[in-house]
Parts: sequence; C-alpha cells; structure tokens
Amino acid sequence: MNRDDAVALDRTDPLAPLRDLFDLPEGTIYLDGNSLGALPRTTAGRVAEVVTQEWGQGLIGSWNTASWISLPQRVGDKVARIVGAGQGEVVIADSTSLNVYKVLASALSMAAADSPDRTVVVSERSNFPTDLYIASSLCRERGYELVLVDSPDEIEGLLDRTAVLMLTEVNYRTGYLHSMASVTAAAHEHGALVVWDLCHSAGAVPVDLGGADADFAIGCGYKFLNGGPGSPAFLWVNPRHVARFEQPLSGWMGHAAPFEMSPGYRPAEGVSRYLSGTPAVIGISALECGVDTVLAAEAYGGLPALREKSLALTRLFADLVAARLPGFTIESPLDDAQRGSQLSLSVGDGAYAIVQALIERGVVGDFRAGPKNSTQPDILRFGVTPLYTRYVDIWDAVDHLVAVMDNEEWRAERFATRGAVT
Ligand SMILES: Cc1ncc(COP(=O)(O)O)c(C=O)c1O
Ligand SMILES: Nc1c(O)cccc1C(=O)C[C@H](N)C(=O)O
Repeated sequence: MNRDDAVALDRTDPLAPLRDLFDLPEGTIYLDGNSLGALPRTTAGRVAEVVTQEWGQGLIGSWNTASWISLPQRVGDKVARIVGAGQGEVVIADSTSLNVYKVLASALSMAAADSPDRTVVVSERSNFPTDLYIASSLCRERGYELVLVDSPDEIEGLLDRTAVLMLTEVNYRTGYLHSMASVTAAAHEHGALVVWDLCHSAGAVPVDLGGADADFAIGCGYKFLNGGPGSPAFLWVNPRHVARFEQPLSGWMGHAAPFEMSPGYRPAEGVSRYLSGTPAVIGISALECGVDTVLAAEAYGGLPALREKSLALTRLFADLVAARLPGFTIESPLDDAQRGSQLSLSVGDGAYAIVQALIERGVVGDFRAGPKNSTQPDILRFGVTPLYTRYVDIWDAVDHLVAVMDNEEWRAERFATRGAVT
C-alpha cells in the first residue's frame, strides 16, 4: 500500500464523517485515544452551559431543574448501550480505581457466602497496576491469596479454587483481547465469579456483558468514551446479583432515600447502590458529550462498524511495520480476534526516545516501560480510535517512524530525560 491508497481508503470510508465530531489540533496525528480520548466539539459548550447557566443561574435548584441528581443513571443508560448492558444496569461514579475496589469487594462478599472454601483471587501479572494494587489490598483485608498468571492459558487450571477472576478485557500494554464470553463461561462452570475491567474496551470493541452473563464490570470514561481528563468511571452489575450484592463504600447517594437523612443505611435498589457521594456533575456532563460521539456511530453501523475499521487500521499498521521497520517487533496479537484497538511495538533500544521524537514530529503515541524484574520489553504504544483515526494517519505515522530511525533523530540528548507522566 502507498500513501495514495491510504487516502483512497479514507475517501470511501463510511465512518469518515464522524471525525468532524472532534476538535483535533491541526497537524497532529493522535494515536493516544486509549489513554486520553480527543475533545468532542460539543464538550466546551456543554461544560460552559453547566457552569454558567445550571450552576451560575440555577444554583442549588439545578439538582432538580437540571436533573443533576439523576445524571449517574442517565449517562449510565447511554454507556449501557455501548457495553451490551440493559437500561438501568449501569451507573457513573468515582474513578476506575475506586470502582475496582467496590466491585471486587462485592464479588468477594458473594463468594464468601456461597463458596467459603475458595480462597484465591486470580488476575494477570500484566494487568494494569492499579487493578493489581487494589486487588492486593482487598485480598490482604479479606484473607484471600492473589494469584497472578503470566499467560491466559494458566487461568483454567486455577478456577476450581478461585473465588473471583478479575481480568481486563483488553490488555493495556499489548492490546490482547480476551474472549469475554468463553472466559466467563469457563469461570462459571468451575464456580468462580468474574469481574471485567473494560477501560480499553468500552467504545473500542463491541462488548456484550449481558450476552456473556458476566458478573461485575467497570471502566474508564476518559479513553475511548472521550469523557476528558479525570472523567468519572462506570460500574455494571449483572441483574442476577442486584437483589443481593453489597458495596463497601455505602455512602448516602447509594441509600434508598438519601434525603430521608436517616442514620441507618438502607441500600438503593439495583446498581445505584454503587453510588457513594455526590455525583461529579461537571465531569459527568463532559462524559455525556464523549459517550454521544460513540453513540453517533449507531447511524453508521455502530460498534461492529467501528470494530471493522479499527481492525483494518491496526492491520494496516502491522503490515507497514513488517514491511518497513525490520528492527521492530509487533507485541500485539496479529490474530484479529485477539487484538483490541491498539498496536504495540518493541525495539532493541531507545523506545522512550523514539516515542518522544515522534511526538516532536506531531505523531502522538505513548511509551510504557517494561515492568522492573520482568522479561517484558519497553513498549511503543499506538491507539487507534476509529471515530477519528484515518488510514492516512497510520501511513504517515509509520513514515515518520521510518524517518526517526533512518535519521537517528531519537538519539538527540533532549529525548533522554523522562517526564513525570510518560
Ligand atoms: C485497565 C485500566 N484500569 C484502570 C485504569 C486507571 O484507573 P483510574 O482512572 O482510576 O486512574 C487504567 C488507566 O489509567 C487502565 O488502563
Ligand atoms: N489515567 C492516566 C493519567 O491520569 C495520566 C496519564 C495516563 C493515564 C492513563 O490512563 C494510562 C492508561 N490507563 C494506560 O493504559 O496506560
């Protein structure tokens, strides 16, 4: 494929109009929507309206008149359409890290009641660190052993003694995509509950929580849902469990009648029980604009169409790397069925500096260090967001990478020092 072929693919891409929903900086090829999604055109105006009108003029009355109080459920219903959940099954609250704590605690309480002999929580060593840190502290608190596997093939053999299997559907480093349906079915067959982290899946790959009959799920608002930095996260619980699940941060917003102001906690019906404190009104309002960009794709074939384009983009990326960058190894699965919406590369030396040199050229990907004392390499990570990534962006990104390597640009002194956030 040459550059003209890539331009031609964009010209006939049925999803191309969706790019106009975003305010993207001129001259930037943005391949980091798996860390922070781009800015939707509606967000600034909507946030200004919430601040100046709803807050400025409506003041406290806006809890009722602007329906602030039901934002977690209203925007949760929109996210539900993206993750294969039913209406009333998702709420927006807190950060992903806090929500990992809440759902894992719920699952552990259910497992303790149903199968007290099970003492193990299973996850992957390559899972995003916050999930492992939270799981580790909860396991300590509750007397469970956290077992981390190095390969998905090791999971099945542990399931007979597993209370809860906690996985991230799409791995943040490699983009490896689990089969949610078959992993969940295997866990249930062996009597284990499953918690899914959908941070790198929601808005990026079709997710079918209901179809998979998963138990609990959480995910970020600021990646493929384009909710903005620090956007609140979401939680889902299978309707099979809503009558009995407990959550450990039982705040007043998760009470059945918060304004009853009663000293005793009476949990709200359903997933609203996962609310703890006051909803982040400005953040959830911005998130709604981001979620609407994903829902706008429904007019163009929805998530299956986004998925098809995402796979075509990462496949093109992989083919160009294989053809033009022999020093690089593709760390993402080449099998479409196992690849999320990113392509990860490794190279012998200089991954961080190469990413910086690309950023200086206007190609924004990111660097993820190989964990200390592991054999996992440093990674150059490129997320594709089919709502706004074009085929020509992939072609140009690879062309820039070739130039960075051929000119040895990455060896410049200014790329040697790492920033606080990589
Ligand atoms: C899989 C996964 N879980 C959790 C998080 C982080 O959650 P939080 O939004 O709480 O920082 C991230 C990214 O930051 C992630 O990639
Ligand atoms: N949440 C982030 C942040 O506050 C600063 C920088 C990056 C992030 C990220 O989201 C990292 C991301 N979860 C990852 O997959 O690497």
